[in-house]
Amino acid sequence: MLSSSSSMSFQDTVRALEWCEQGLRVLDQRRLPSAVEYQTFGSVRGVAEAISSMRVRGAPAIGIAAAYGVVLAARQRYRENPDTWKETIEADLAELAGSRPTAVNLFWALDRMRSEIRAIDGNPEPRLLQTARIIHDEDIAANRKMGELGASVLVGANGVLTHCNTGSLATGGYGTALGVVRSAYRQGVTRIFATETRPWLQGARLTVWELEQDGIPATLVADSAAAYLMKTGAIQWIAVGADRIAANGDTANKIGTYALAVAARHHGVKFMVVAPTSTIDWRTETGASIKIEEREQRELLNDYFLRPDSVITAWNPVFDVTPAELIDCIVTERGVVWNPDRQAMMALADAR
Ligand SMILES: CSC[C@@H](O)[C@@H](O)C(=O)COP(=O)(O)O
Repeated sequence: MLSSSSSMSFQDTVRALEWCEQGLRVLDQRRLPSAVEYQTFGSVRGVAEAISSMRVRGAPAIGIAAAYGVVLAARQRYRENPDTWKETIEADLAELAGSRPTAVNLFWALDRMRSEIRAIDGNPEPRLLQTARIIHDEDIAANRKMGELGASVLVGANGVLTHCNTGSLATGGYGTALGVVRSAYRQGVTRIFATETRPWLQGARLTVWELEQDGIPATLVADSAAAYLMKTGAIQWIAVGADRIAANGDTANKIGTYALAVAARHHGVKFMVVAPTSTIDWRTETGASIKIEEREQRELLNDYFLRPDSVITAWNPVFDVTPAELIDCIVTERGVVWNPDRQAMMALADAR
């Protein structure tokens, strides 16, 4: 366990990413909850690998890690040749961009770092590090704001279900949907349910671990128990995060989100998406054009079926798209969009 865990409070949730002189310290999420182990990555290749192997995961955290990865790339490229670093670093940006396809925060962060690169004269490290730190800090501030806004929407509810892990581990700190759950708990939403989130078990390993660190009681359910949970009347809201929100409000998030939204509509349970505006992809008109990542069959298949002569395969899409019409509201740091569609979403673009 984290040595600081007993003193952690709402104000001081676990940090999945920390910058240090040697590079980026990453809490290895593959090992949680049985081991709390940080690794330091001193190269852009290491950071890209940390993202693709899911040591670091969650859309905002992926974007933040990539921004720090750009700092490491610039350190190396500038050292190699101060005259050509702006050209050679493009290969590193491409490597980071190739680490995971669905979370748009990755591409958003790389674009932001690239525009900074264009304006730099001399040693790039101080200025790029400052920008990466700003991206990190802005994400935490956005989470706090969304926590407040989302919790005010949940006033009067007593039960909420969340999916995947959208907490401090998945962000700069505090969390998106889990940030709302954290804030809502303080104002009386005391029945908190988390799905296991198969096959990677972000809920069963990470979300309930984070809640335990905060001393927030929660109940874990199998993904397949969610519709029945809704039927019992135990929850009034579902709160989830997002990996990419299209301009019309269609939302890509962890596989299973779509099924939850369909079941929620059937049972009269309200459905909330919580995400910073860095997760909105204004260039993507609808969810139909969002690239959905598929991961290894081995995440699903029992070892027995991994034999070369087996006729059994597995299909493992790790995200799905929930159509905007199944979403009651999208909570961002710029405000809450009710009944999202293209026009309603534009209010966020205008609020820039
Ligand atoms: C604040 S995190 C929002 C999403 O990134 C989260 O719900 C999710 O789907 C994470 O997927 P993962 O595959 O674990 O990176």
